[in-house]
Amino acid sequence: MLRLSTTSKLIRQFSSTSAAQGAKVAVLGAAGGIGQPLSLLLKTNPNVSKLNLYDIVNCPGVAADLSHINTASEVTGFSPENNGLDKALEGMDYVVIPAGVPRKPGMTRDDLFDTNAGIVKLLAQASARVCPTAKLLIISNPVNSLLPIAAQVYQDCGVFDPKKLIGVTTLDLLRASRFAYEITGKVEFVPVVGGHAGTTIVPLYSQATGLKLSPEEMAKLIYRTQFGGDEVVQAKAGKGSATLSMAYAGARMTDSMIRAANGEEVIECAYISDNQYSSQGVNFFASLLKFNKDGVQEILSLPSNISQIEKDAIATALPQIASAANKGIAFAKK
Ligand SMILES: NC(=O)C1=CN([C@@H]2O[C@H](COP(=O)(O)OP(=O)(O)OC[C@H]3O[C@@H](n4cnc5c(N)ncnc54)[C@H](O)[C@@H]3O)[C@@H](O)[C@H]2O)C=CC1
Ligand SMILES: O=C([O-])CC(=O)C(=O)O
Repeated sequence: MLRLSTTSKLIRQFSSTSAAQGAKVAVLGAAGGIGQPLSLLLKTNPNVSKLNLYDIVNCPGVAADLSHINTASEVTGFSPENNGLDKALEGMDYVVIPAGVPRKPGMTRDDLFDTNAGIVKLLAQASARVCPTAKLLIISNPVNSLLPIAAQVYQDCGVFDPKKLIGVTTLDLLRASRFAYEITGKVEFVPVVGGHAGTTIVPLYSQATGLKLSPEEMAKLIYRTQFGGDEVVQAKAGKGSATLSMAYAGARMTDSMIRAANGEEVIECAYISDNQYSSQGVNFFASLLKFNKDGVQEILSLPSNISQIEKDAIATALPQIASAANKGIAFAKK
């Protein structure tokens, strides 16, 4: 039998999640390896009031399962039948997209383009039509190309607001912060800029205090961060890529944007439409960003003390980002 103190604690916990004024979040691809744990984490977020889950398979089951968790948010599952996608998007404040196929060993993220570009284009078209002012968070790969696809779709629909569309690169930041912690024992925020694929990922370890490494050790650490995704793909040996750490990263980024909308000062890194390098033909870039109720409030300048190795890594990343983004835009215009 539950003791009274435990019972009242549980009641307090439930009633403190007064989700009535909270954020309404749709997850598209919610039955997948990322979608399920991401939806679970969002279900436990007291700032979320409504969770609409959409997938082409198995979604009603995932939603029914999560709906028994006694937090205040309402969970509903949607399938493609009966216009389910539009219904899932109606009235949403945030649309998080982990829909699409993951990598197998030997593949690059760009190898996913042919399948995932069409999926994300379709989902972005629906979001632009049904909830054009919602913030859109793209997790599906290749992020470097798929966020530009969404941006082009929104432009074509006349509803593009660069403050509201982001490619989720939070997992790079988590990896960089964790790898630094493994060396220094200090929990720190290590920013990661550039893009989200191999050498477009530029961790700024110069910003971690107490990390004293030789140039060779630093090069190894940067390489590990850039290819951290491959580490997981190889360990999963054909059964997909990062799902649990990505769910955590996606839930953190969504929560950060919700908290910023609720008035907190929040800084995160994300891949957005950004013209700071447009003279070099680059119109998308992941930077340190300040968020507010409208989404991205400000793109923060690179820290003045970044190292030469980091400057060189950014220079290497820029043409690769331009090429990936242009590929996405060309696809979206077709
Ligand atoms: N941004 C990042 O840092 C990361 C991105 N990813 C990417 O996330 C994506 C998803 O990965 P997983 O969840 O592991 O894959 P998964 O295959 O386990 O799940 C994908 C889900 O998307 C659904 N789906 C497919 N087409 C759909 C459509 N038209 N509408 C709605 N749902 C649809 C599938 O039914 C499936 O449930 C991959 O592209 C992967 O590369 C993965 C890890 C990190
Ligand atoms: O590596 C992959 O394909 C999945 C991913 O984006 C990551 O884990 O960073």
